[in-house]
Amino acid sequence: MPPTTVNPDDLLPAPAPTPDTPEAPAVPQRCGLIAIVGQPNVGKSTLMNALVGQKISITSKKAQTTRHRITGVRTVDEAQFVFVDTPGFQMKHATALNRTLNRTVQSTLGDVDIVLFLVEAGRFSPADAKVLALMPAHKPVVLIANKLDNIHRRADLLPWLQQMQQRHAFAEFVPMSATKRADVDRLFGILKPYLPEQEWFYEEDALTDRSEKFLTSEIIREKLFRLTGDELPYTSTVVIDKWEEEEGGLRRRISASIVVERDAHKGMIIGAGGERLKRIGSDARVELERLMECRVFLELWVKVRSGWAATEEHLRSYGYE
Ligand SMILES: Nc1nc2c(ncn2[C@@H]2O[C@H](COP(=O)(O)OP(=O)(O)OP(=O)(O)O)[C@@H](O)[C@H]2O)c(=O)[nH]1
Repeated sequence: MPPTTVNPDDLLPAPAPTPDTPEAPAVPQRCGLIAIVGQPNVGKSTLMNALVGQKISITSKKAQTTRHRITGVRTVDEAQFVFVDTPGFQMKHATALNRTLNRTVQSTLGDVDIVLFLVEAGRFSPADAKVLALMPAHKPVVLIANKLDNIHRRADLLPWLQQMQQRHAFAEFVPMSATKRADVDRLFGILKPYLPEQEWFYEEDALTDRSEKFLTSEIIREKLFRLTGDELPYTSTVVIDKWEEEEGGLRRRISASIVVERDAHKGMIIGAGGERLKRIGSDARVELERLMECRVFLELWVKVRSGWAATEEHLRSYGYE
């Protein structure tokens, strides 16, 4: 056995840490804006809910001012993912609404750090191509091939992925199911390197800073489209006319108008004997009460504003800028 040597330094007590003692380098914070885009029904809302968690808690905006509507914030380890809203876009008719929305989409996408472009795995329709055409050239665009669970043989997806590679210089290809927790968790890891190193915009537990009023109109809109199916054109919108808090915030009295373009659409929403409108109102109320944790009195009106989608002036008055 070799003789044991004693290093005199080992006998000395460890030096007390001083402010100059180098420590393990702290992992820098990352934070960035992410947009989720795709044609209707590809799973954007499902993915969004899975990414930020089911319950949307309404917290007020903290430090950062941004011209985007923030739909949710999620912090995972050192990285904060800030999701922004991109208004839907109507491809069928070339009205002012479409042009305005497309411009809004493009200006939103020009500002974000990552764009998630959702399609259904194995599919690429002309409508998907129109959405893809709006993608900014110099931003990482991540292809999310959603609803992977509908593909029974993974090998079938390979030629499709190769085709998608030709269509755009995607930063990443992520076949996944927004409905699978493990896939969603994996997505955070894939996106993290694309977030710039900078301080977080929000407190760690902030989920969203969308205003309650905006959420209310979105919830009514969601019920409206759910209960009218495909019958109603996308150009219908919801405007909050009255918003009052009563009993020290324990009760909200809300009055909202659903604005449509034609009398026929109005009839469609109201339904026989007013049944459909009643259902839209009661479904929305139940969800609002759960979300805001208070009682809600909701009054809904249907108004016809013929041709409102045709002028950009009107759009501005409805908040599409
Ligand atoms: N099988 C399967 N279905 C999914 C998945 N993700 C979403 N869906 C379903 O697809 C349908 C559309 O999902 P949404 O999240 O509403 O789609 P969207 O893109 O937000 O739709 P719009 O609001 O119309 O733009 C719903 O029935 C979802 O349950 C998935 O990973 N697998």
